[in-house]
Order: sequence, then structure tokens, then C-alpha cells
Amino acid sequence: MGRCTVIGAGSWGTALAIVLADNGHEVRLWGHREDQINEINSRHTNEKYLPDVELPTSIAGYFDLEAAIKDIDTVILAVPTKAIREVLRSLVSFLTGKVLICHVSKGIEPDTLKRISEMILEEVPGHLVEDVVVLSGPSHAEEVSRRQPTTVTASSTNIEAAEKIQDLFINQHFRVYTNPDIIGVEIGGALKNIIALGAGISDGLGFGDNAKAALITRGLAEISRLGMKMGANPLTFAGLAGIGDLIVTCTSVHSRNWRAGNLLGKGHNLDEVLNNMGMVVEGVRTTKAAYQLAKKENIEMPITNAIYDILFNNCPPKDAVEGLMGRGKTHEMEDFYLTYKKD
Ligand SMILES: NC(=O)C1=CN([C@@H]2O[C@H](COP(=O)(O)OP(=O)(O)OC[C@H]3O[C@@H](n4cnc5c(N)ncnc54)[C@H](OP(=O)(O)O)[C@@H]3O)[C@@H](O)[C@H]2O)C=CC1
Ligand SMILES: O=C(CO)COP(=O)(O)O
Repeated sequence: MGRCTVIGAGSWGTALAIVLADNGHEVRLWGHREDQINEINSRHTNEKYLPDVELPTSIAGYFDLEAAIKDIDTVILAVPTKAIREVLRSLVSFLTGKVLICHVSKGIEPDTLKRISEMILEEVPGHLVEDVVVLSGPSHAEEVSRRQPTTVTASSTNIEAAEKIQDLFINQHFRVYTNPDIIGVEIGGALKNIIALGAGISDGLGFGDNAKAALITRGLAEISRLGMKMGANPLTFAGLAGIGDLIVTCTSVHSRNWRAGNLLGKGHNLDEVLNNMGMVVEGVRTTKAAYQLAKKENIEMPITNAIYDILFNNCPPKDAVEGLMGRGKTHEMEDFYLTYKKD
């Protein structure tokens, strides 16, 4: 059995701690708020993030990070992208030997344009990291914590490391696949949140299923276009970390990104929406990062650009839709079109 520490006692860290505890591993759940850790240890609940869910009593809450990571083999990093570097720096100051690092966050850092595995390798010296794995896929914490059927993928450049994470997490409710394409898995997981904001906006404006299907399909096209430029395998986008996560996030009321978009579509402003959410809405920062990345790589991402304008340039959502629908004519599959024209 493994000895694991989950860093981040929010919705996803807590849900994953439940999966690990169900599998009989020693699980420590670290959080930076002492009152919340006391609640986890005394009442075996995490009411703010997973109301009405009873946690296995074997999950041990920790507020002291040094104690939380003493003698463990695997770290599960489950904090928002914005907090990753800060948390890694604290972690490094206490690590005494190599650990396997599995991150479960979905974002890209604005300005540096780094994926999370790249941030980890920048912050954690080589002698302290065995390997880096990402666990991603269509998996809302609310359902995982209630042991409802869920599928995800574990990805690493070292497939044996991905298989270790597969073995740690897999059970009858939580099926874990592996995939060697860490670039594709991280890009798919991060960028689907932008499209989910768009799906929420579309619903908030009162548009129907046709509009949502269009966003999902054309969203996948632009995620794949950027992902391939970054070195991803296009087939990854047809899998769990691609279309799978895109579907769940664009269609589920559990999605914070969809919910935030929905309120924006109904006319609320961004600050108000984020202040009231009480949980991370990763898609907002990722929109900035993807917008910058698309510019740098010269990749066309019209939906991302439209969401960027709504979020950061005060563009009314209705105007953004008009802009998208009024774009010049194009072929559905650009690569095919280029070949066809040449012939
Ligand atoms: N929720 C889900 O269903 C899923 C989420 N994810 C991804 O997992 C990541 C985490 O999301 P999620 O758990 O949902 O987010 P939540 O908003 O539910 O929880 C975030 C947690 O991180 C803590 N935190 C924030 N900043 C810091 C910091 N600087 N130091 C220590 N702890 C910090 C928060 O503490 P505090 O309470 O004080 O704010 C909170 O406990 C995101 O990247 C998300 O996209 C991936 C798959 C599913
Ligand atoms: O990534 C998720 C589900 O796979 C969670 O999405 P939200 O962050 O939008 O809630």
C-alpha cells in the first residue's frame, strides 16, 4: 500500500483523498486553513467544498506541511494553478528524498505560458522528484466523492510512472487509463475550461443545444490546433482529457467554469461572479494564457479570442457571438482544405 499526501483540501483534493482511502492507502490531506483541517479530523467532513459527504475516517488532515510529507512516496498536487509555484516552494523546503509527483490541476500559467508539469520541473530540483504524472479527465469532485462511475487518464513521459498512479487510484468506481502524451493531456484539461465558460455564456444568453454543440466541436478544433503546435498527439483530444472533459465541463451544472459563464451570459460582471463562486474558476486565467500562446504561436483560436474579449475587454457577450458567427467563410478541416486546394 502507498503512503500519499494530497496537497490542497478543496473539492478535488478531498475527492481524490476519498478514492485513495477507499483503496486502502495511507492518506494525508494537507490544507492551509487550520479550522478546515480540524473539521476534517474531528467531524470527517469538508462542508465548504463537499457538503453532505462523509469522509473515510482513515483520511488524516494535516495543517503542518513538514509533518504531512514526512516519509511519503507520492505527492498529489491539488491546488489551483495560481498557487502551484508557492506550494511547490514550501514543499521543496521540507522534502528530504525523491517523491513521485502527480498533479491534478487544469491550467496554463499566463506570461510564462508553462504547463503545470513544466512548472513542477522548474521548481523541484531533480534529486527530489522521481517522476511527474498528470491525472486528468471528465471527473467532477461532487460525483467522484459519491463513488459514481468516473474515468480519467494518467499521463507521464515515463509510462511506468503513469502506471504507478493508475495502480494507486484505480477501483470499481474510478477507472484510470494511461496515456504517454503529457502535453496533450495537460493542454486538453486546461483549455476545455475556456470553452466551458463559453458554453455557460451561451446558455446564459438563452441559446440552445445547437450553439453548445457548435462550441464543443469548434472548441475542440482550436484546442487540437494549438495542442498539435505544442507537440501533442491529436488522438489525445479524441480521448478522456480532450472531448471527454470538454463534454462534462460544458454540460454539467457542477462545473464552476460553466456556472461562471452562465452568470456572465445573464449580465453579471466578472468580479462579482468570481467573488461569489467561492471556488477556483481556472478558465479565466487560462483564457489569458491561451490568448497569449495563440498569438505567440500564430494559431487561430476564434472562440478563445471571443471569450478573452468578454472577460478582459468588456465586450458584451451578444457582440462576441455576432463576431464569431460573422467570421469569413472557411473549411471545416483546414489541413484537408490546404491539400485539396493544392491538388
Ligand atoms: N473540482 C473538480 O471537480 C476538479 C478540479 N480539478 C482541478 O483541480 C485543481 C484544484 O481545484 P479544486 O480543488 O476544485 O478547487 P477548489 O477551489 O475547490 O479548492 C482549492 C483548494 O486549494 C486551496 N488553496 C488555494 N490557494 C492555496 C495556497 N496558496 N496554498 C495552499 N492551498 C491553497 C484552497 O484553500 P482555501 O479554502 O483557503 O481557498 C482550497 O482548499 C484545479 O486546477 C481544478 O481545475 C480537476 C478535476 C476535477
Ligand atoms: O475539470 C473538471 C471536471 O473534469 C472540473 O471543472 P470545473 O473546474 O469547471 O468545475
